Order: sequence, then C-alpha cells, then structure tokens
Amino acid sequence: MPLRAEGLGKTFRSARGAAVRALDGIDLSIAPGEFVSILGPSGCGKSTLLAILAGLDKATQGAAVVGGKPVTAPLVDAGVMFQRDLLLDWHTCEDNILMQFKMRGQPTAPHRDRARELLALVGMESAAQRYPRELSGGMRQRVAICRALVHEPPLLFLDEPFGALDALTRENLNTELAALTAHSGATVVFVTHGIDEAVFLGDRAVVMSARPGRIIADVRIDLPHPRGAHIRELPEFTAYTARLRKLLAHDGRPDHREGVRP
Ligand SMILES: Nc1ncnc2c1ncn2[C@@H]1O[C@H](COP(=O)(O)OP(=O)(O)OP(=O)(O)O)[C@@H](O)[C@H]1O
Repeated sequence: MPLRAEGLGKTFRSARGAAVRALDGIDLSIAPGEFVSILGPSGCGKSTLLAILAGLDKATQGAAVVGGKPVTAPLVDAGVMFQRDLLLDWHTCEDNILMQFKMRGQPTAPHRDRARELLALVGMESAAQRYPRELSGGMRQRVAICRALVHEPPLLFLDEPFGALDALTRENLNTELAALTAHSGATVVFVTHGIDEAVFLGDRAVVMSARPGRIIADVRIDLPHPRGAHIRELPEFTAYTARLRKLLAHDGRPDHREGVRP
C-alpha cells in the first residue's frame, strides 16, 4: 500500500504552554512493498512522524495519505511494533499473537496454524504455549514480530523494535525481519538509531535533521535481495553506512570544523 507525507508538520504544546516544533515540512513518498528506514538524532521527531503516518497522532500542518486517502484515525490494517514489546504476560505467546484477531472481534481458531508457522519461522515453535515472562528480551521481540505480521498487514510501522537488544540478537532478528517482510510484500516504515540495520533492511534510508525534524537526505540502498548476513561483508554496505554516519554527524551541514585543530 502506498504511503505519503505531504508538507507534514507537528507542533506540540508543552505542559507550560510553550510550543515545541517537532516536525517541519516533511514530504515523503513510499511505494507499495518498499522498506524505508528513518534515521535521525534523538528527539528529532522520528517517533512522531511514525505515529502520524499510522494515524496514532495528528499533524498540525500537512497530511499523511495512505492508499490515496488522508489518515484521520488509527490504521486498523497496519502492524505496529515498538521498542517495548507490549506482550501480555498473562497470555501464552500464541494467544498474544492471536490477540490481533481478538482485538478486531474476529475468531482466532482459523489463524492458529499461521501463528505457529510464524513462530517456527523465527525459531520459536517450542514457545507457543509458554508465557512471555519466561522468555528473554530477544525471544519476546520474536513473538512481537509474529504478532505484528500475523494478520498480513499491508503496512508495517516499526519504532526501534530492536533498540533494547544485544548486538548479535539484533543482527539475527534483522535477518529474520528481512525474510519475513520480503515474503509478506508489506510497505514498511522502520525508525531506528542503528545505521547498520537501517542499511541492512532498507530499500531507502531517510535521514532527518535535529528538531524540528526535516528530511535532509533520502538515500536509495541499492544492495541485492534477499538480504542475508553476507550483505554486511560487501564493500557497498560499508560505503552506505559511512555515508549515512557522515550525514548524521554533520546534521546535513557542511563540516565547519574542517581544518580546525584541537
Ligand atoms: N506529547 C508531547 N508533548 C510535548 N512534546 C512532545 C510530545 N511528544 C514528543 N514531544 C517532543 O517532540 C520532539 C520529538 O519527539 P520524538 O519522540 O518524535 O523524537 P524521536 O526522534 O523519536 O526521539 P528518540 O530518537 O529519542 O526516540 C521531542 O523534542 C519531544 O520532547
């Protein structure tokens, strides 16, 4: 499903009434099936942008448009995943996944096989009847991925889903997510602080400036699919990460410190 931000801006009112301009003039167009990573300094408005695109928050300027229609309410078809997995500790992993259907007032039985299939795809088949509290952080995020995908959403919004995990688990989950999203054909918006995972997963990496967040670069990641672990060994991979690191470090400005000795 195609997704657009048109001149999107957001100003918050702080508790004391001061204006906090989080986003300014965001224009972004995402094609169906595209995976777009969003990078930017802390507090630049990445989560706010994601929330507006998903219909969880409202823009104060411009609009989010999904499938040709302005977004005015939470997108019920979308899959979402956050840094905190938000699994319900009193339900089994399988029932957490099936919550997608319960929440929509739909029967869960027809989807039980699919839930198990997804768990197997992320190496968690033995966890179906276990409770989230018995699992490690990485295992919980695997269950959360299954929950975000089980209803086959045409859109997926991921806000730093692996931010709290160790580097190796994160790399493994990146590989699994690449395979799952390539297979599902979903349009994905992925907010991250991780330059490596932005490149590894993305068809594009969008870089935002410090607040108010504006788009300062939109880099097409021309790496082959399917994205397996070998991708990280390619010289092009390193070239992309170096380029993005530079853009983030300089916030899109020329390096004024060039030639300045410490
Ligand atoms: N409800 C709110 N009320 C007031 N200000 C807010 C609110 N939500 C976010 N902000 C402010 O808007 C700015 C953007 O926040 P946002 O969480 O979108 O940034 P971010 O890029 O996702 O940050 P991080 O990378 O640290 O998660 C921040 O300055 C934040 O303090």
